[in-house]
Amino acid sequence: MNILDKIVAHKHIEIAERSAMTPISILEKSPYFGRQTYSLRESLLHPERTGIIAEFKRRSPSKGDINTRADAATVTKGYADAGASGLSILTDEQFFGGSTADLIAGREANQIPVLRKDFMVHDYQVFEARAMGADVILLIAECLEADQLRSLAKTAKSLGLEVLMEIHSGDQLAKLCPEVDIVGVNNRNLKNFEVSVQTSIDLFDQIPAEFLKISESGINNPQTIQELKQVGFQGFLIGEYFMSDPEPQQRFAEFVQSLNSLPQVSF
Ligand SMILES: O=P(O)(O)OC[C@@H](O)[C@@H](O)c1c[nH]c2ccccc12
Repeated sequence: MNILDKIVAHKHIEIAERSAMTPISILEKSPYFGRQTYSLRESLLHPERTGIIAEFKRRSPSKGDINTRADAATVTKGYADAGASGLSILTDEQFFGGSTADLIAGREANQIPVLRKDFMVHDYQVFEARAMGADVILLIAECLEADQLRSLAKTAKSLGLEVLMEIHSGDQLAKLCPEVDIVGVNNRNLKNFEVSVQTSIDLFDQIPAEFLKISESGINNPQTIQELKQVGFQGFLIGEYFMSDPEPQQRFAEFVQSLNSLPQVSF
């Protein structure tokens, strides 16, 4: 079994436990459930923000411990203050050291869109995302059949959430559906952890024009953002480069400063 299969197998066990403990009828009573969500699409297009979705990630299967001590509220607020367009917060506990508590802390501290970063395979998790205060969910094409992906996307839309669909190869674009708001190209192969930004560059032209496009993973310098902007990407998801600093928000602020000092790219 590759790591992605292991994660998904564990998700099914987790969902059974969690839904037995907290049924959807209870999730719907969360104070966040009825809140007005923020649009990541709009925030990414906002001219005064950076287009960066800054991630809060404590650990990963590919890198092991990255930053286990960081405080989710402090870091995400620092990201938002320095110009992040959105926040990505890992909620998977087993493989990424994340938690519902981290997402709620990020929600409480900020007024920008929050992506629940997890492996979604069941409607229950979409309700959970809404109840935690998330604005966007991630659907990884590699983990889902086309009809399953569409059904999860429909649930998300019915709850006022946006949908980021993640692909790693051109054939996965066959799973696109109108309920998707943003397409993310993951530069990391989730089965063997190989990372290449070239993956984004190669796939850009195959993604239909109506979807906002972002590039995810392995980005560690502002020049790469410039390069990806030139290709046409409008968002950039970055985790490890920031989180590997004891003060991720500090490293993010410095990154934004050097990004702003580069010549502006016009479309
Ligand atoms: O830490 P990086 O290389 O900057 O990557 C961030 C993000 O793209 C990555 O964490 C990610 C992309 N898709 C995922 C799916 C599940 C878990 C994590 C991810």
